[in-house]
Amino acid sequence: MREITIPRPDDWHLHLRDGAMLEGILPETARHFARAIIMPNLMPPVVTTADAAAYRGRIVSALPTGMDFTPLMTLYLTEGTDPADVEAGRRSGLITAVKLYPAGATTNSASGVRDLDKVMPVLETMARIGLPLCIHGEVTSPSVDIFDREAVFLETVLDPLRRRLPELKITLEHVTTSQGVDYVMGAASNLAGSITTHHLMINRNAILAGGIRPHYYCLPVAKRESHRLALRRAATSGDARFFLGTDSAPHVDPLKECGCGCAGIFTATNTMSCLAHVFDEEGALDHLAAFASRNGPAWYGLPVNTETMTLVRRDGPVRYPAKIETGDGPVTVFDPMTPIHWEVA
Ligand SMILES: NC(=O)N[C@@H](CC(=O)O)C(=O)O
Ligand SMILES: [Zn+2]
Ligand SMILES: [Zn+2]
Repeated sequence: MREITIPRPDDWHLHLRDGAMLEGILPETARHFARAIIMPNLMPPVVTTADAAAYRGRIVSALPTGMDFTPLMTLYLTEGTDPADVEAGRRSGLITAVKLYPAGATTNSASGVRDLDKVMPVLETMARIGLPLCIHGEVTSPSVDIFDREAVFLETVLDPLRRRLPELKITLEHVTTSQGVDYVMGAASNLAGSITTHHLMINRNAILAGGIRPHYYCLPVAKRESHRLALRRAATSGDARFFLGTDSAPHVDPLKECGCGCAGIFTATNTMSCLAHVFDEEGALDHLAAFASRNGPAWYGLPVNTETMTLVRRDGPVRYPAKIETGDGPVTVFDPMTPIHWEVA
């Protein structure tokens, strides 16, 4: 196939940051995506409905005229989160989900949750009103190997939580392991998984073989090849429980290219081209719409976008900027390490 048209896609896990970075990178997402779930891990985090309303205002102001994009706001769950504020935020239509970061698991997660008991009243409220919980699913214990942190989280945190509160709708974010795929597939209800673009394209060799490459470092860290293949099968299967969350997470180059570099891969610019490439390779272009445009809205109870996007397979490789220049500095765009022929028309 040389051309495919899908409903305009959405991104169900996106980092837009703030200030000059927000201004610099927002067009990269808004150009292609109608909506995105905006992650709340700013410094300081987006904790209250008032914080989310203010942040939404800054995103909308940063949107260039003529671009059509709807930010879907989330709250950063802390041990001090007020259930009444969460409920009010949901009822007002402002809040689409609440985000759980185990304290210390990833970028700007220090205000996250240490003791799930402390947030049970919030989670019970969310279950009652049908508000989804998005989870960064990794344990943080230094004794657990970084490549095992997702699998251990499933057993020691997620499964007990789901048994305790089966009515709570949970999105397991950026699934990176075959265990994560199997766990989502094995759940009868109230569980879905988002998958990033980069975890469908790279395994851990990209980070470590033949030299250390910080622009492939993110959390959860890419795993071995068998896991990438499991993620590909899940994403391209059409299974309604899996959908796109790019986790596009910009950091300026000096913060990536240093002795202790930040986690995060910036894929907003070329995500749709890369996905068409992956689905084409898997002979599953007919399931691209399910993954990028239909399954996410169905899970979050929103309509599928009525506009469309057409992707075309060019004869020669498509070119992208290697970096996006922002007021904060340059951000390196994900390099898929293979020629990509698919382009958004
Ligand atoms: N994915 C990442 O590696 N980084 C994200 C945080 C996150 O989603 O865990 C970031 O905010 O930079
Ligand atoms: Zn995360
Ligand atoms: Zn993220």
